[in-house]
Amino acid sequence: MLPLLTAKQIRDADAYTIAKEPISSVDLMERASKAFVGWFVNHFQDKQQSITVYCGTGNNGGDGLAIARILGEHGFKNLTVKVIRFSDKASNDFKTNLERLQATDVKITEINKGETDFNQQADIIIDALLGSGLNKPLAGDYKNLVEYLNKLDTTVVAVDVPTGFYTDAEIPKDATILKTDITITFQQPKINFLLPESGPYIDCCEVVKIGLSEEFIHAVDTPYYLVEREDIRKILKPRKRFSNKGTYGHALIIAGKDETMGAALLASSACAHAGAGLTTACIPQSGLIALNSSMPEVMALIRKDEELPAIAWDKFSSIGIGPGLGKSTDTLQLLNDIIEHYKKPVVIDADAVNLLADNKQLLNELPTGSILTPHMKEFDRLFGQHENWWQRAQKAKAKAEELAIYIVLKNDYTIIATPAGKLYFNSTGNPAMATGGMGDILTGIITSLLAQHYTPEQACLAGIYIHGKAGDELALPNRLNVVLPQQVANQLPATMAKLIA
Ligand SMILES: NC(=O)C1=CN([C@@H]2O[C@H](COP(=O)(O)OP(=O)(O)OC[C@H]3O[C@@H](n4cnc5c(N)ncnc54)[C@H](O)[C@@H]3O)[C@@H](O)[C@H]2O)[C@H](O)CC1
Ligand SMILES: [K+]
Repeated sequence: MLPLLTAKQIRDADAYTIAKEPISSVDLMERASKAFVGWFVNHFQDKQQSITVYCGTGNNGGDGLAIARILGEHGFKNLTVKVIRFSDKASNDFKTNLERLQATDVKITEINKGETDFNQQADIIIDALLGSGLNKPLAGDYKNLVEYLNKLDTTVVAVDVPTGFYTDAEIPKDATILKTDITITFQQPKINFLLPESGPYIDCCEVVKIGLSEEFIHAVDTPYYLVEREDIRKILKPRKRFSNKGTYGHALIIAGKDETMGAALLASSACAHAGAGLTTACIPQSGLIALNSSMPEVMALIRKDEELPAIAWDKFSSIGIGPGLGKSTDTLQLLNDIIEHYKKPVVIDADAVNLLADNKQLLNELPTGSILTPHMKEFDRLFGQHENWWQRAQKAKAKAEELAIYIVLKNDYTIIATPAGKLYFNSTGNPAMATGGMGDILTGIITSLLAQHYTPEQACLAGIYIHGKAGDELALPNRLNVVLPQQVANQLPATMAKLIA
């Protein structure tokens, strides 16, 4: 797990690295700037392109000055640095780097307080105006300049953080923030980069390591973590010799109605493909032929009209309920029955989440460790309207702790909120997976992993990672625009095998 740090914690990591390595702060700035340039020159190979580097007078600006000097050393000759003198203060490392740059032939100009004639001409803008030191919304001169730059059609590459962007707090609705094509950020992604609010300001984000102390980073007290491949590799267990279907549990998927049987088929298929020893689908009579013909591996338990089937609860090592289920009174009865009879964690998705939203008292009665998998709208129906994802993440954290459940808030970087107050961000998945039915696959996978005796936390972490990874393996190498849910289900055994290997 990569602990994700706030701007203040990154400053502390900086100070710790400087003291412990030891390295001077200007040398750390040099290392960061070289890391930036290392990525930049690989991506922008035409050295004739004109580049303007906008430098504030803090350490982000100091980076900008060092970057300009190093780009010059790499043979970029068409370089201009604009020093933005909107503040009277300047950091020591900024001053040192200004002296170093003045000793080169890179052209340096200044923009002073109150100036409005910015006259931007270059092919590429490097934004080193403000970085993680932002402590209030942009106003006055800064706001004017950023609004001006936002109107241009020029490629913008930000150093560390786009100017005006909040790394780890609620972003004010009307904030002025620089829109960047690429943000090359130092050491690790900033927390808000993983939330949809970053979408309009960061088209693409690249992380370059600058050698901050790993020891410090891993000892930091933070609720935010990025899930990495290695974490999942450690969770997944290979299938053993002499094992049989009983070893891998029996999952029950309660899903589908006449018009939405597909959801039940997809969830059941994913459950079987993710390795449950046995999968039973609790479906309406109308879906039986479809189930038998498309998924002969899956057994059926029929829900007849309003009549509920007698379920031998003990037989099942896990239950997933919700995909395509509808919200009729008999499905509410089913949910009530589960809560009454089944004491192990349950996976609750889609319409079953909506049933909980309509019957909130049931939230307090869910088996400990149960897993809710809402998308944004379902989440807001459950826990109230939220203005932004920062608020949603904080609410998920509070509710997961209060209710002793896992909340899987689905998104680009799906967030897993745990009863222990952690917020894990998943790092796999891609926009080709944004199609109906993809959530049903996820429910099937998590239910399957629970059936195989993974803990709810392991089932969430691994299930979400595998789901996204399978989609990545299908979409990314082939540059596919769309990946369909059934393809993801079919890919699961290969994805899991690669992770276990
Ligand atoms: N540890 C690292 O990751 C390293 C980071 N480096 C770079 O340093 C910046 C952060 O530098 P800092 O001097 O702390 O802040 P900024 O340059 O972002 O801002 C300067 C200064 O501006 C003032 N300010 C804040 N908000 C506003 C505002 N809205 N309007 C006007 N003025 C504002 C405030 O006083 C700030 O202190 C980081 O992003 C990296 O680029 C190192 O170079 C390498 C190690
Ligand atoms: K910046």
